[in-house]
Amino acid sequence: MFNFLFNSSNQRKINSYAPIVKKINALEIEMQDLPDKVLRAKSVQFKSRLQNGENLDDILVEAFAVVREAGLRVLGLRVFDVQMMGAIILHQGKIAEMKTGEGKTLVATLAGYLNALSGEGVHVVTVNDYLAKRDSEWVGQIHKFLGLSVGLIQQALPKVERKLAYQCDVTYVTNSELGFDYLKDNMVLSMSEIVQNKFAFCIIDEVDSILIDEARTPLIISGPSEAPIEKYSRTKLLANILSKDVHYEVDEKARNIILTEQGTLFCEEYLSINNLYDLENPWVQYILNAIKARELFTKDVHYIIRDKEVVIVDEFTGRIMSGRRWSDGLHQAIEAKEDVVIQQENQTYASITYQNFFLLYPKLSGMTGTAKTEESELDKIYNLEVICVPTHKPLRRKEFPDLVYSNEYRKWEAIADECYDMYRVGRPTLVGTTSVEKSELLSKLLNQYKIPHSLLNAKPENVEKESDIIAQAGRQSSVTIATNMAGRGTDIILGGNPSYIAKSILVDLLIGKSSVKNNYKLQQLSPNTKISLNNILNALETDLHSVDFSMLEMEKKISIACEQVLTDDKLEIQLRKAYQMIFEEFETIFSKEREYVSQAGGLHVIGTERHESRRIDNQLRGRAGRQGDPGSSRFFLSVDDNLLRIFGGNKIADLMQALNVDNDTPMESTLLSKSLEAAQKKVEAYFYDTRKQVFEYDQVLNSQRQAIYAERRRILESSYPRDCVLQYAESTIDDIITFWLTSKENPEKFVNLNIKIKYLLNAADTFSISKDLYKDSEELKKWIIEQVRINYDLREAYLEQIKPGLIRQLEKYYLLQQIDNAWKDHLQKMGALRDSIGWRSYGQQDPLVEYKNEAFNLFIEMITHVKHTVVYAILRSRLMMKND
Ligand SMILES: Nc1ncnc2c1ncn2[C@@H]1O[C@H](COP(=O)(O)OP(=O)(O)OP(=O)(O)O)[C@@H](O)[C@H]1O
Repeated sequence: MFNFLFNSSNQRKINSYAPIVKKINALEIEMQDLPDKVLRAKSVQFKSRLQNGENLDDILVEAFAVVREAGLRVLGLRVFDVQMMGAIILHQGKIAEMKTGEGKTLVATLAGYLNALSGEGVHVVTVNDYLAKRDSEWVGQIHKFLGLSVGLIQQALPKVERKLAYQCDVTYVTNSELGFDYLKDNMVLSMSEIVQNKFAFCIIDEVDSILIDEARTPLIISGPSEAPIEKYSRTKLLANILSKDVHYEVDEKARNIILTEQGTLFCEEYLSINNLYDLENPWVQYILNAIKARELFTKDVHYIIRDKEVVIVDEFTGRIMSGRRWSDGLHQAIEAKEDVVIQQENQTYASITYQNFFLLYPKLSGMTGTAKTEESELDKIYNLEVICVPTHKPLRRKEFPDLVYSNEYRKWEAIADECYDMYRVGRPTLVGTTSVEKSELLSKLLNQYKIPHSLLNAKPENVEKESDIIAQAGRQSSVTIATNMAGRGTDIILGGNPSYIAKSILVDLLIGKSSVKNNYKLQQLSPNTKISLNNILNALETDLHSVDFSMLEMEKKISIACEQVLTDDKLEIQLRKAYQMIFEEFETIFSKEREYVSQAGGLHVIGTERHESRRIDNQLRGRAGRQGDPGSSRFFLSVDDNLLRIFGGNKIADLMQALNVDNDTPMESTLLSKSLEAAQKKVEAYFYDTRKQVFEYDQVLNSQRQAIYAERRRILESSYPRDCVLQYAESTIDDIITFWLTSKENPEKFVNLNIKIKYLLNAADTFSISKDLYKDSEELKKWIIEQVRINYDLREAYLEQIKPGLIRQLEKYYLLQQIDNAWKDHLQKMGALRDSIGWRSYGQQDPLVEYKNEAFNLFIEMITHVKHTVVYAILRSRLMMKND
């Protein structure tokens, strides 16, 4: 019933887009007749229409028709109607769920183009550098053709180029670069160092990976702190002698450790301390982390050791998270466990969760093949609606029911058997595993079966090579084992991907070190083609060496050569000839294979474990049956799988017993699949709660961060920071007088006020506040402020003599430095507060409310502290005094 309602409501929305698409289609012939120049000039016309009061919706139909025509001219791709719908959804600030291979990259160009016309800049966000580069070079050509500028941010891009890339109309960038640049921009000491412009519109590719999977770990910029490293080594030894279920319990569901009463006493005795929970000398966190590292974090599943360092592996996506560290000492605990150098604990200088970061965009949108299962989270946290777009061609994938084995051994054997069967009939197979360790296990097994196969490990430096493998994973009898399929970027075309291989050969020959003779990919081509190719390259030799192309420039030239955009560049024309020659020969080979493979049933996807989230399973499944291709998928499970063991309870084991399943026969039943799905839903709900909690706690910090960043920006932008210092001074004097007033009964305070103000003004010993002034606190305040101004004027005049403008620089520097230092300390306190909130018991009270209250107090304290320190630092600065 609900399903029906849900489907019909989605359908209604999709139907509502049909008339718009119809209008776009109606313009097609008109667009086709326009010369390139006129088509390009449309961008300028749209911009002026927008300036004259029309809005983006008014020009959507025409703009999309223009992009469709440009796409056809530049890339040879005609945007499908369903892609138009996807683009409308993006423009409306929603999420378009479009199945794998439906061409989401192209969809983004339409919404990107339209929104960029407003002149505010559009960010297209991808999960890795490789995809950002690929997309900017590939579909970015459409924008360029239409006269828009395209920027690309890559990890090592220097600041100057980075800034230029952000200033472009459309900027391709990864989520982490984008987030870190935001944090760094809020740590700079001058406006010229800021690289990002104001946020306007953002399109997130693989939006679920970024807004859900990655949202569990906040972005953190940190620097060294002085936390004691030896505590990690000591607690590691301690953890080794503690016994599970005696000294501590492991909550696998919550991935948490609970110390028992006996455990607490044991630890206190072992460490010779009185209170494990003492905030002044905290131990408990070190102990819990040491046990966690031992019990809940497994090498090659949750992390790998690379160059003697612990590197996180995202357990959802299998992606290696270089440079990211677990926070709160967990990373150090794992380093201690693995006997690698324990890196000094870092102090957080700046941090933000992805949730709060992306909410900074006034308009946010995203696309993915898998979002519907998480739609309520996307709606509640990000206010993003998910709309499923129908596929261009009907889906022909067969989804076979899961097979459940009584143990792991039988399961892997059955997987290898299935690979063998597919290999024999010539069907390509893709096997998804959940960890590097398991993919290696299967690889060994396939070696025993003598099945040739490719193994993809998730290392980021291999992304490009992996795309090579994935691009050919649809070839006859190919078997590919991959830890994760999200963010691989290249779709699996049955029989092989000729355009990908042709382009990659050009890259190898022109940028890589290979030659026509030794390039292994070229071995499949005829001698004649190789000779012709060699001739083309030889003829280009002088051109190639006469100009010193950077690698990026060369890559751009290759990208243009591999598409259809008109060019009069001699080098690009020749490269295009080479490309077409390679492409055509591969196309001939691949098209035969394609026919064979399609007849045999297409790509077969094997899942080796149900993931904790249905979404990740769907990502894998979705690789088969792209764009109406035949294909199938099957999951092989065992009762020992984590999901079944932890969340399936005894239900599944009982079911298997009841059905009298012996060791060798797998069980295949809908009842079982339902139990599994229920188990997955439980896990999804659990992780959602965790993310929600991270978000709720970060929201408290978020409003404080916003306030601090806004204040920082105000100072940075100010050409006259003196006003700000004087505001702080007034507020400080207010505080001093209020304090003095409340303690006025005490005669001693009379003297104190004089001393305090004398100290503040760095005045001579003879300084004295006249007695009359004490009678009226308002007058008193006015008088002191006046003294501050006079004092300040004198300093300013003195400094102006030494170096004009120096005072303004000093003011800015003092202000920013004090804010930054205070914010760093504040972050540390907030972290400790969060931890301690978790340990304390609040009876009926909501810990979050308690956290909010205490966080507020801490913030006020911090602000007051900043004002005071700035005022004292400036008024008492040696640099600013004549007498020193
Ligand atoms: N309108 C179109 N006409 C023909 N081919 C298209 C069209 N749009 C996209 N394609 C092709 O479809 C393939 C897949 O495109 P793309 O990688 O953008 O898909 P995707 O939806 O992002 O898939 P994934 O979920 O794997 O990321 C590409 O090879 C692209 O050339």
